[in-house]
Amino acid sequence: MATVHKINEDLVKERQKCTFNVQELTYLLDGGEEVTKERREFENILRNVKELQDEVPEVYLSHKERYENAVRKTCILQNVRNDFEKKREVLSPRNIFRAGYAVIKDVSPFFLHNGMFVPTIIGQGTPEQQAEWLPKAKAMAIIGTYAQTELGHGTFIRGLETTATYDAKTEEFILNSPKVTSYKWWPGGLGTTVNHCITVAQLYINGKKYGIHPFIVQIRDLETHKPLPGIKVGEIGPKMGFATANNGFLGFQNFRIPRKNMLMKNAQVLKDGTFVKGMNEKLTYGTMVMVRVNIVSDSAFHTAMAATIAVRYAAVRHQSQLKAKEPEVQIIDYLTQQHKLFIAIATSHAFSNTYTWLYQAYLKVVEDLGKQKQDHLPELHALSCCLKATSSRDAGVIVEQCRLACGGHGYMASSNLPIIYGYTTAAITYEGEHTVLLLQTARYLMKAWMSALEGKVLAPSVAYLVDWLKSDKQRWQNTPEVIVKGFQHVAAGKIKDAFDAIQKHVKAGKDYEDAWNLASVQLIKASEAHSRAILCDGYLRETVRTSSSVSPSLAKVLNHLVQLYIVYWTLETAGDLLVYSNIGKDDIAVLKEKYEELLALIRPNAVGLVDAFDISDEILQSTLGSYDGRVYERLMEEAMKSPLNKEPVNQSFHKYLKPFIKKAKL
Ligand SMILES: CCCCC/C=C\C/C=C\C/C=C\CCC(=O)SCCNC(=O)CCNC(=O)[C@H](O)C(C)(C)COP(=O)(O)OP(=O)(O)OC[C@H]1O[C@@H](n2cnc3c(N)ncnc32)[C@H](O)[C@@H]1OP(=O)(O)O
Ligand SMILES: Cc1cc2nc3c(=O)[nH]c(=O)nc-3n(C[C@H](O)[C@H](O)[C@H](O)COP(=O)(O)OP(=O)(O)OC[C@H]3O[C@@H](n4cnc5c(N)ncnc54)[C@H](O)[C@@H]3O)c2cc1C
Repeated sequence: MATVHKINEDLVKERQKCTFNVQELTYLLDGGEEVTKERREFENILRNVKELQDEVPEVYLSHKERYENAVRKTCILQNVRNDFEKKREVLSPRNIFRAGYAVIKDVSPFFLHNGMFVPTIIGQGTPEQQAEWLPKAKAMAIIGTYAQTELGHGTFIRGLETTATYDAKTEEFILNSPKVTSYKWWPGGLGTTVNHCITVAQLYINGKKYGIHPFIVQIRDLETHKPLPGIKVGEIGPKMGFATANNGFLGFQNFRIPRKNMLMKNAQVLKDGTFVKGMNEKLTYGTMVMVRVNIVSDSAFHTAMAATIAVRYAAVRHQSQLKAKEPEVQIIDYLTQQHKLFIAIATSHAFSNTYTWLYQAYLKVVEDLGKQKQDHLPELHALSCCLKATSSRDAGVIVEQCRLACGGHGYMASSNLPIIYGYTTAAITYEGEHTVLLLQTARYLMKAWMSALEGKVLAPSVAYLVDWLKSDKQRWQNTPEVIVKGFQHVAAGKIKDAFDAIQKHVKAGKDYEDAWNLASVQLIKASEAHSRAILCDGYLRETVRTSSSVSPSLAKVLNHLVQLYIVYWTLETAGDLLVYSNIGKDDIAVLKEKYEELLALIRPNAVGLVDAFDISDEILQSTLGSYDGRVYERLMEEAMKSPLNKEPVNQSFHKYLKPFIKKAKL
C-alpha cells in the first residue's frame, strides 16, 4: 500500500484561506462536472497500472532506452484508453492529452498520429478515403504522422521539393526527393515508430506543376516494420526538448503509390490525369489551422502546470525576513513573487477562455465549408495565426518566469519545469513559426484597414477599426471595458502606422513586396497589439458571461483574475497606450495601485486557484509542485535515485582522479 504523507502545514493553511469552492472552478475549467469525472476516472485507472510506473527516472535512461520505454508505455496507454472507451464515452482530446503526461512524461511518439494524421484523413479525405483509412487509423492498426516540413523548407510550403508525378498508365503517383534539401525533416514519430504518413508533395501531371497536395503513404512493412524499397527513413537525433517524440527524416526514390492515395476532398486527379481544382487551394492547409487552434489550449495547460508548481512551491518555501526578529516568510508573501506568479494563473484562464470561443469559430467554419461557404475562413486563419503565435510565446515566457520564481530548485530536472519549457518553446516554432504567423495576420489586417477606409462592413474581430475611424477616442476611465477599448485603439493605431509605412515606401518607388519587408517590424507589432486586444476582449466577455452562472464567491475571484490580466497588460504596454489612447499619466498611477490591490485580493486564493486546475501529481511530475508540498523530502528522494549515488566510490576515482591528485601533490 502506498504511504500516505502528511500535507505540508503551510499548504493546509493556504487551503483553509480559500474563499471559493475549488471543485466548482475545476468543473468550469473542464467544461462541466461530467468531463471532470470522466477525466479523473481515467487518470485513476492509469495510476493503478503497475507497468506504467518507471523504476528508473527517465532522465537517467539513454536516448534509445528512453524512446523504447516511451513506445512501451504509449502502447499500454492506448490499450487502457481502448478498454475505457469500450465501456464509456469516447474521451475528449483534452483529457487524453492531459493524461498522456502521467504516462510519457515528455512527448509521445504517437503525438502526431492523434494530433495530425487522423485529423488530416478526416479533413482532407473523401468519404471513400475516410472509410478506407479512418477505422484502421483510429484503431491504430496503422500508425501515421504528418510529413510536410523538409530540410530546406518549413515555412514556405509552396517551395516544398518532394515531387508526386502522376503516371496515368499505371494510375499511380511516383514520389521522389530530388535533393538533400527535399528530405522530410521533423515529423514526430517518423524516426522509427510510424508505418504510414501524410506526405505533402508538389503534384506534377504531364510535366505541369499543380502545387502542393497531401498523399497518404505507407513507408514500412506492416509485418517486419522494415522501410519499403524506395524509402529512406530515420531519426533526426537529440533536440532541446521533445526527447521521446521520435522526430524523423524521410526520402523517396521512385516510390509508387496508387492514385487513390492522394487525399482528394479538396482537389482531385482523375484517372486520365485531369486535375480538378478545389474551391480554395488553401483548404489543403486545413489541418494546420486546426492544430493552431488547439495550441491555444495546450498553452493554457502548460501555463497551468507551471503555475501549479511555482505557486505551491512559493507557499511552502520560506526565505529571508521581511522584518528583523520575525520568522522567515513564505516567499509567496513577497509582492515581487506574486507579480511573477499570479499573472501565470490569469494567463492560463485567458487562454482557456479564448480557446473556448476560437474552437467554436473553427467548428462553424468547418460546418460552412461543408456547405461550400468560405466567408469566415480568412478571419479564422488570421485569428488562429496570431492567437497561436501569442499564446505559445506568452506560455514560453511564463513557464520560464515560473522556473526563475523557484530559484535554484527550479533548475532541477525533477521540478519538471525544464521539460515543460522544452515543450512550450517548441510550440513557438512548430505549426507555423511565430513571426511568420504574425505576418499572416498582418496581411489580413492591412486588407481590413483598407476596407475600413472604404467604409465597408468588417468581420467582428476587426470591427473596432471602423469604430476607431468614426469616433473620437473615448474619454479614458480605468474600467476593464474602457481599457479593452484602449487596447483596440493601440491596435488600430499600429495597423494604420504600418499601412502608412507601406504606402510611403511604395510612393518612394519601392515594389509592394519590398515595402512590406521594410514595414515588417511595424507589421508584427500591429499583429501583436491586435492579438492582445482580442485576448483581453474575449477573456472579459467570457468572464462576464460565465459569472452569471457560477456562485457569487467564484464570480468574484474570476473577476479579480480578469482584471489582473487586463491591468497587467496595461502597465506592460503603458507606452503604447500613452501614444495611441487617451490614457494619462495619472490613470497609470491609479492602475499601479489597482494592480497591487488585485495581487492582495488574489493572494489568499492563490493555492486554491492552482488546485482548481486539478493537475494530479502523476501528471505534474514535480518535486516542487506536488499536492502535499513535501518539497525537500521529494528533492532528496529523487536525488537518491541518481545512479551516481548507488556506490560510495565511483570507478572514475581510481581511474582518473586518484592519479591526477597524486600528480598534483608532487
Ligand atoms: C486539445 C488537445 C490538443 C492536443 C494536441 C494539439 C496539438 C498538437 C499536435 C501536433 C503539433 C505537433 C507538432 C507540429 C507539427 C508541425 O509543425 S506540421 C508543419 C507546420 N507547418 C507550418 O505551419 C508551415 C507554415 N507555413 C504556412 O502555413 C504557409 O506557408 C504560409 C506561411 C501561410 C504561406 O503560405 P502561402 O501559400 O505562401 O500563402 P500566402 O502567404 O501567399 O497567402 C496567400 C493567401 O492564402 C491565405 N492563407 C494562407 N494560409 C491559409 C490557411 N491556412 N487557411 C486559409 N487561408 C490561408 C492568406 O491569408 C492569403 O490570403 P490573401 O487573401 O491572398 O491575403
Ligand atoms: C519540435 C518540433 C516538432 C515539429 N514537428 C513537425 C511535424 O510533425 N511535421 C512537420 O511537417 N513539421 C514539423 N516541425 C517543423 C516546423 O513546422 C517548422 O520548423 C516550422 O514551421 C518553421 O519552419 P522552418 O524550420 O523552416 O523555419 P524558417 O522558416 O527557416 O525560419 C527561420 C527564421 O526565418 C524567419 N522567416 C522565414 N520566413 C519568413 C518570412 N516570410 N518573413 C519573415 N521572416 C521569415 C523566421 O521568422 C525565423 O526567424 C516541427 C518542428 C519542431 C521544432
